[in-house]
Amino acid sequence: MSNFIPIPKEFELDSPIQANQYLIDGKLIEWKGKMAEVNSSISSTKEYKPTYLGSVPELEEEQAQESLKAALKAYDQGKGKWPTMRVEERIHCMEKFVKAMETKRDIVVKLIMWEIGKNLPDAEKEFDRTVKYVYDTIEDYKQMDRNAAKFEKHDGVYAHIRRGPLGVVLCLGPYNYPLNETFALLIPALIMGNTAIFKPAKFGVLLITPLLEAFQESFPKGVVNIIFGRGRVLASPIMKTGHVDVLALIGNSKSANALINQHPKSNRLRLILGLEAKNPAIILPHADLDLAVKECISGSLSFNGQRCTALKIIYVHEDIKEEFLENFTAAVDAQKFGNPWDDGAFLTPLPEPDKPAYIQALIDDAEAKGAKILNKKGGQHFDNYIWPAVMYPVTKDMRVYEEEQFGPIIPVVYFTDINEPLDDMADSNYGQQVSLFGKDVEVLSPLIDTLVNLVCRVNLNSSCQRGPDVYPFTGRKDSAKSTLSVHDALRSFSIRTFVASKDNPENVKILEELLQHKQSSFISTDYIL
Ligand SMILES: O=C[C@H](O)COP(=O)(O)O
Repeated sequence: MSNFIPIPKEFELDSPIQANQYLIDGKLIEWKGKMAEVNSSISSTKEYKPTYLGSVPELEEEQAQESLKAALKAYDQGKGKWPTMRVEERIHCMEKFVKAMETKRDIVVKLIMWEIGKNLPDAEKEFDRTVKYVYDTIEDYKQMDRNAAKFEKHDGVYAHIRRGPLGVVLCLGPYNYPLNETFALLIPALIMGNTAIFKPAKFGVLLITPLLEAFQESFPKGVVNIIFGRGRVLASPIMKTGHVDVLALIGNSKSANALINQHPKSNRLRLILGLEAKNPAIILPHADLDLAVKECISGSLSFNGQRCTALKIIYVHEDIKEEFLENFTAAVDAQKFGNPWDDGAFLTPLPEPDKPAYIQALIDDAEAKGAKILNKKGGQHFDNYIWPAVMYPVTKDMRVYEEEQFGPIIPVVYFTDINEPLDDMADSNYGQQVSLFGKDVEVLSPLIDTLVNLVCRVNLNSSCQRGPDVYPFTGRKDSAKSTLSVHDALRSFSIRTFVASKDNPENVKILEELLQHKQSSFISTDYIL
């Protein structure tokens, strides 16, 4: 069974991209060693065959150590040019970078589609959202500067608060948002005066290569270093040196923990982590079911469920389960499968070659333990597509109840007492978000009071999502460490330090003069800066 449609001309790639450069210490270096092939799970021919997109360097430990050396030199224990650079000069670098980045929209969007199978509207959204993220970061940073003007004293002591960098950041992003989530780490890290080593994810790696020059031309040497290759070969030796100050990673906790444990002084590490989640939807008897179906479709199946914020389990009240399931399964089967550029394609090929087999294993396990696939097309395979399967009734002994599936399988559980989903959430290792569907405020109000203590965002009659990026993005338990949003990330990647001075006329005069000076970090007496 195949739905092959020839690739439209405008989405064809001219020829495989041989991206043999990497960026260390301000130099774009030609790699003469082994290259890693980048393949797309999308076939260019009727007979299914992954498409060869190009190659990137498969660097070795030596290059990893050089990248660290460059980042350490540029930071120079806080004495370097970048961490001591004046605020407006750093803004200038970031503006230069984002302007250069904008010129690469076409190729980056095309590569997002080819490399990870994200559909055209979402690939464009990822690029545009990232550009906006950079501009908003610059704006927030300027706002910090504007806020830093007046001063007050507490109990006879003046304090000039500063917000400064933490050191060297190792930045590792995920495949599902290879541009946006990586930049949501890298950009705030850089603007706050840190230096960074960035290694792109295994899928969504080629799309970083058109941006290398923009990084090289916009930032002083060594401030940002971009290396390609396997995590075990590159990230591990960097961590083992003990010279990384911040691990910024969006991905899974297994990789995060392995890296943290390799750091000889891991208690000194600042962790900025976005990890797994198993966000539930809870559908109450008085919910608007049409709305619940619509939001559960986008919540569980946008980008085929490969989002940390995806709805990964649905709890539906017994009284409405039949009506909900009938409408929901019909809506799942009505979605359109296709290649990312096909008009209206909502479900697209999965980038990980082994993902369909994993989803099938979850289906087999649930079926063996008594659940059924409710939708007619559920679980159908063709090439690297697998039609989303709605599994019901799912119980605690099934793998799909517990595991973060990160793909197109939707477990549904029914409940009679609201404490059933609440207890499950309390027992879960995760605590990112929940979608709550209902209309009766008398019921919703106490429930929300509990839910906000179990997760970090309650989405009322709406699917779960990270954005808009002005809102805090975080989680409890194993779901996250630290908070990201434009505003929060600037704080997560920095530390408040301050100059204190006892109240006497001479000190006040010096402090006032200091406020007039242009500084490398903000000076403010606003102690919550
Ligand atoms: O994979 C996790 C992402 O942060 C989800 O972001 P999103 O809700 O904007 O799709």
